[in-house]
Amino acid sequence: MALARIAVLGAGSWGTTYAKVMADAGRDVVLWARRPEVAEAVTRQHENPDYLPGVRLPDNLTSTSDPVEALDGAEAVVLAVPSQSLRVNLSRWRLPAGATLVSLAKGVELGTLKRMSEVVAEVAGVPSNHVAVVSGPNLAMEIAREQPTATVIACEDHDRAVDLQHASTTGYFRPYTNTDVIGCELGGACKNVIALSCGMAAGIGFGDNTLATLITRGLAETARLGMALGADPMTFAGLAGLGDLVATCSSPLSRNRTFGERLGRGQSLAEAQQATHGQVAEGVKSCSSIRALAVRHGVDMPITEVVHRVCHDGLDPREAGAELIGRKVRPER
Ligand SMILES: NC(=O)c1ccc[n+]([C@@H]2O[C@H](COP(=O)([O-])OP(=O)(O)OC[C@H]3O[C@@H](n4cnc5c(N)ncnc54)[C@H](O)[C@@H]3O)[C@@H](O)[C@H]2O)c1
Ligand SMILES: O=P(O)(O)OC[C@H](O)CO
Repeated sequence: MALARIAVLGAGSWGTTYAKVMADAGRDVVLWARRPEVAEAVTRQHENPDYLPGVRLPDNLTSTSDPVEALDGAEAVVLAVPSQSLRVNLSRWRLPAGATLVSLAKGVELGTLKRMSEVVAEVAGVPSNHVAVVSGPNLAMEIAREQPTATVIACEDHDRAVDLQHASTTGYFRPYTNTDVIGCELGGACKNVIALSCGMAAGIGFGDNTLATLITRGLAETARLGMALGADPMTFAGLAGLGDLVATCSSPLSRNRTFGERLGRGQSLAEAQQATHGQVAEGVKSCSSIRALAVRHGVDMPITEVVHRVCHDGLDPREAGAELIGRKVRPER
């Protein structure tokens, strides 16, 4: 089915950017913003000054603060609010029957330990093959500036993924399809935690060997968890695994990496939170849910473990580093 009318719910950096991508792909897109002044700026000035200052948004992208208006007639609904707020938001929205529901969020729910697509299917009361996820090396500002980028659209229903792929393909954005929803989602959630650790290392003053060590061993523990949950191990060598991990762990544009850097330089959690001006660093909460998921499945995730303890148990980042390097030596695999 050619998707003509799309609703994007959540007008932060990624929601606004993905709405622009789909509008540039020729679709009519309505973006729901919590605040009326943001909706007004997107529709009238074709800009979201809070999240994407200086980026001209296309004319076929309009915005409203009324979710009913945004959802009216939508054939696909893109969910772009932070992970831990997705359930409560979903319970307020009346989603159109039969629409493909697309999660952009990269996290694991605290308490239930569910992936975002599981939360969507549960709250919306739809089968899992109606839910797709988008995950890959997708730093919003680079895509908003139309820098060449690839991503993965994962859905158990290949045809739905292909429809979304066509509705999201532009001269600067190239989506691939995948049916491994579990692997793509875990790649996206876990890389935020590993990016926090890379930021901490950079904040302490460590260099590229440390960064590469954390990225590579971070990928190893992500793949271990993924395989325990039924993911295809090859997904972790792709865009939603290695691709996203490298981009997020290396880029100063990453909120997670930047947050970790602040902790590494000695800021407290509260100071780092205050400095991020309300923007979401998903790994700060997901490090706890991912750690709990690993414990539930008997998977060893040492980097995630120390990131959780730095963020929530007062462990000093230098101590965390010393603990990791001092672990009992063992074979690589
Ligand atoms: N920014 C990126 O580069 C990027 C790229 C890929 C994926 N993601 C993921 O997309 C999701 C959204 O991230 P973002 O970058 O757009 O975040 P953001 O911080 O830029 O914006 C979040 C949006 O959600 C709204 N919001 C915040 N709390 C809310 C709540 N309780 N209820 C309703 N709305 C709320 C905010 O007003 C804002 O419009 C996250 O899971 C993130 O990991 C982000
Ligand atoms: O800014 P971050 O750390 O949330 O990362 C953004 C994207 O997920 C990168 O793919």
